[in-house]
Formats: sequence, structure tokens, C-alpha cells
Amino acid sequence: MEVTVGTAALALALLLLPVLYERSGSFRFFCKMGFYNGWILLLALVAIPLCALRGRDVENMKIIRGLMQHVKHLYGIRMAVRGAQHFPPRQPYVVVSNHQSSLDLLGMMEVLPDRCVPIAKRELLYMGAVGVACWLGGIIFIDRKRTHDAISVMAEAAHTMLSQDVRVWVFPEGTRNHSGSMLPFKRGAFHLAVQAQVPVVPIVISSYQHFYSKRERRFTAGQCVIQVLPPLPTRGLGPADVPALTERVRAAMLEAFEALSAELRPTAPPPAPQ
Ligand SMILES: CCCCCCCCCCCCCCC(=O)SCCNC(=O)CCNC(=O)[C@H](O)C(C)(C)COP(=O)(O)OP(=O)(O)OC[C@H]1O[C@@H](n2cnc3c(N)ncnc32)[C@H](O)[C@@H]1OP(=O)(O)O
Ligand SMILES: CCCCCCCC/C=C\CCCCCCCC(=O)OC[C@@H](O)COP(=O)(O)O
Repeated sequence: MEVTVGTAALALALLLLPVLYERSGSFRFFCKMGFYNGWILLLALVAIPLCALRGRDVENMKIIRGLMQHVKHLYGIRMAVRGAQHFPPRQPYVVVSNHQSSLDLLGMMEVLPDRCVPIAKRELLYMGAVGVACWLGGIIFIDRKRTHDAISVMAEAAHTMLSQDVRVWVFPEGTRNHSGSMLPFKRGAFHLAVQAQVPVVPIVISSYQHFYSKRERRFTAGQCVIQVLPPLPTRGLGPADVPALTERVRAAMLEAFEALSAELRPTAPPPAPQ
């Protein structure tokens, strides 16, 4: 009898889930974000044995990129890449891009150049299978609480970029930013580019505001533009030039971000006929 009541309660709860999903925006938001994280965890489990054949190697980022590229379709996110011709061919460079949310992974995987690895907070290493996949992909981890150590890791990265022909992707805001603008940029990425004497390639991911908002618990289908801006050379620059370079790149990115936000902002529906 107890089993029957339990089973009936479970069946009722399962029947109610679609209704709740249909009626509650917040429930839908949490389901979608839960599925996003769960799906990436599952993809990481698939990636691990494939990547393990090579060991820790930047070439494994191709496997991770390939496995991630369908995820946008699951969410109805249409992505357009502009300015891909700006990627310098056959040379190392530092990519810098804005960082709004963990959804940035989708934009990153849309344009990630070959032999390019992100710099990530070290906490990612402890996310189970995701951490293992990131390690196998050659992702560079920094401890944000230890500035001196983070700078040493970046200095080592400058060497690796040149000796092993590697490109590096940095989020110079240093953290996710949902404000609809850009935080001040930290200078690590620009020191890295100047130390290695390689160009900086700015990439702007358009605002998610019209289809995704963590604060409002809103996540619908939508459109996202990833704009690659012209590279800035650093040849001949030294440490004293880093602040001006940082500000120049941020100004260019902010201008492009605002232009994209204006372009993609949904136009108000026409007034209803009287
Ligand atoms: C198949 C499925 C598998 C799924 C796998 C999916 C994988 C995808 C993974 C994607 C990961 C994305 C993760 C994104 C993140 O984790 S973002 C967070 C981490 N990233 C950053 O923080 C990068 C940006 N931060 C910096 O550049 C900082 O400057 C940093 C180097 C970290 C140091 O930060 P902080 O401690 O806050 O110090 P300051 O920035 O204030 O710097 C202090 C002074 O040092 C100078 N400086 C900085 N860097 C250098 C350097 N490299 N060399 C020399 N000097 C440096 C800096 O200019 C400051 O001095 P001044 O004030 O300018 O005098
Ligand atoms: C054994 C432990 C198991 C833990 C399992 C955790 C499961 C998590 C599963 C999938 C996570 C997928 C998300 C990948 C990471 C996205 C990158 C990202 O956006 O990192 C945030 C970082 O840029 C800035 O961090 P903060 O904004 O400063 O914070």
C-alpha cells in the first residue's frame, strides 16, 4: 500500500513538472541552467578518454571545441561571427574578450582558434570531470588570490606561446560581469602580450540582455554576435606602455559592445490599433 501511495505521489510530481516548466519562468531558468551545467559535465566525461590519448596537450582543445559546438542549438541561440579575417594567421597572439556569464563558453567555442587556450581561475580544476577535461586541454590555471603566483604563471605562458606556438585567451575583466557594460580591465593579458611581443586580438561578445538575465531569471532563444576586432601590435612596446594599451583596447571593445547592443536591442512592438 505504502509503495502504491509513494509511486502515485511520484507520478503526480512528474506530471506536474511540465506544467511548472510551462508556467514558471524561474523554474524554467533553473532547469535550463541546470541542464547546461549537467550537459557540459557529461560532455567532459566524453572528452576525457579522447583527450587522454594525447595527455595534456593544447591540440585537445579541438576535441573540446568540437564537442561543445552543438550546445547553442539546444538553447536556440543563433550565433554570428564577424571579423574572423582579423585573426593573424600562423603566429601566437593574445585574445582578450568580455565576460558576461558561463554562456561565454558557447561564443568562445564558436571562434576559438587552433592552438589557443584560455587562462582560467584555478577553482575550475576542482569541478570534477570538467576540471580534468580543462587540464587535458592545456588550459592555464591561475590563483587569483596570489597575484605574485598568477604573474609567474603568465610569464611562463609568454615563453610557452613563443616556444610552442600557442595562442592564449584571457578575460581581462577577471570575473563574470552581468552589468550590461564592461568592468575595468586587469593588465595581465597586456603584460603577457608585451612580454611575448605578440599582437592583442580583441573579441566582443554581444550583450545577452535580450534573451538571458540571471537577475530576472530569464533565458529564452536569441541572437548573439561575436565580433573580432583588428589586432593591435605590441612590437617595440615595453611595460611602461601597458596601461595605455589596456585602455586603448578596452575603449575599442566598449565601443563595439555598445554598437552591438544598440543593433540587437529588440525594437518595441508597434502600438496596437485603436
Ligand atoms: C567538452 C566539455 C569540457 C568543458 C570544458 C570547458 C572549458 C572552457 C574553460 C573556459 C574557462 C574560462 C574561465 C574564465 C575565468 O576563469 S576568468 C578568471 C580568471 N582570469 C583572469 O583573472 C584573467 C585576468 N586577470 C589578470 O590579468 C590579472 O592581472 C592577474 C594576472 C590575474 C593578477 O590579478 P590581481 O591579483 O587582481 O592583480 P592586478 O591585476 O591588480 O595586478 C597587480 C599588478 O601586477 C601587474 N601585472 C599583472 N600581470 C602582470 C604580468 N603578467 N607581468 C607583470 N606585471 C603584471 C599589474 O599591472 C598590477 O600592477 P600595476 O597596478 O599596473 O602597477
Ligand atoms: C567533485 C566536484 C564536482 C563538481 C561538479 C561541478 C559541475 C559543474 C559543471 C559544469 C560547469 C560548466 C561551466 C564551466 C565553467 C565556465 C567558465 C566560467 O564562466 O568560469 C567563471 C570564471 O570565469 C569567473 O568566475 P567568477 O565570476 O569570478 O566566479
